[in-house]
Amino acid sequence: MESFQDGERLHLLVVDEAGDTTGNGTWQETKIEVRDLTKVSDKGVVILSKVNVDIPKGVIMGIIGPSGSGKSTFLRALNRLWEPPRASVFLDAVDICDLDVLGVRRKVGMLFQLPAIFEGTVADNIRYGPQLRGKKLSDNDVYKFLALADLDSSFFNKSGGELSVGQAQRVALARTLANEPEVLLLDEPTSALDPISTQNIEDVLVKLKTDRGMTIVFVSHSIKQIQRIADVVCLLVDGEIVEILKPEQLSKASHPTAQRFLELSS
Ligand SMILES: Nc1ncnc2c1ncn2[C@@H]1O[C@H](COP(=O)(O)OP(=O)(O)OP(=O)(O)O)[C@@H](O)[C@H]1O
Repeated sequence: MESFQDGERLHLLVVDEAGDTTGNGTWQETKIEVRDLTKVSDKGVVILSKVNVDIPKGVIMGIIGPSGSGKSTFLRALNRLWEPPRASVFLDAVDICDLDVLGVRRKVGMLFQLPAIFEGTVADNIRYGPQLRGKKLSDNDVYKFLALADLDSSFFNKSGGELSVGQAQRVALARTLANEPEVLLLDEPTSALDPISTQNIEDVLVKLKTDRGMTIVFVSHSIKQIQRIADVVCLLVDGEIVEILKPEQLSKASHPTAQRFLELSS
């Protein structure tokens, strides 16, 4: 277990003794570095306070913490949905503020709690992102992205209105994957879904990590979900990362608010 002081610089926190905990290569390579990320509201309320973390390439990182602790704000900083201060978020060692914003959002895709399906067919939705970049996906490409999100070919011509929320979430995932992101951010992606749809999404995420080495950061209120799929967990309390742990170490979290939160959530 690791505990941190304010502003302490963190490095590859959870590489185990063997240096390889994922079974999918080591965690030696950092995909996203967050350095002293701070946000203060117009009214002077601290929303994020000197958040420091390295997100290793090819892992699933779960973000957990009480309501209002800054989880969504943190996630949104990673693809500039909230514009972070300069030199606080680095993608492959480059300050994301120095990158083209649309390029950042393509490389760092994001999925929300409730999927918004655009008008038109599922295929239109999947073609949308590449089309913006002047790339026309063939039908076969569309089927490929459907399959990645565990959707069969019957979905190709469906409209948003014909989808359950769970199916719509997988279409939203397929649409994000069509942009060929390197990182996937998910803000409570299964909180509106039934257990089977939840498991479908979880299976897809694990497969994306295992088969494609994707880096995945997701916010969840479910400790059980974190334990099922995350390789590493960040615990946020009052805008600060108070613990970074392996999921199996969650019960050992030492911060008092973290302990209370975990007791009540389990
Ligand atoms: N643009 C903003 N201006 C002012 N306050 C904000 C802004 N965005 C978020 N906040 C506040 O910052 C705090 C953190 O919000 P955030 O949505 O990141 O928390 P969260 O941990 O994701 O919460 P939840 O689990 O309820 O979704 C909250 O108190 C919220 O009201």
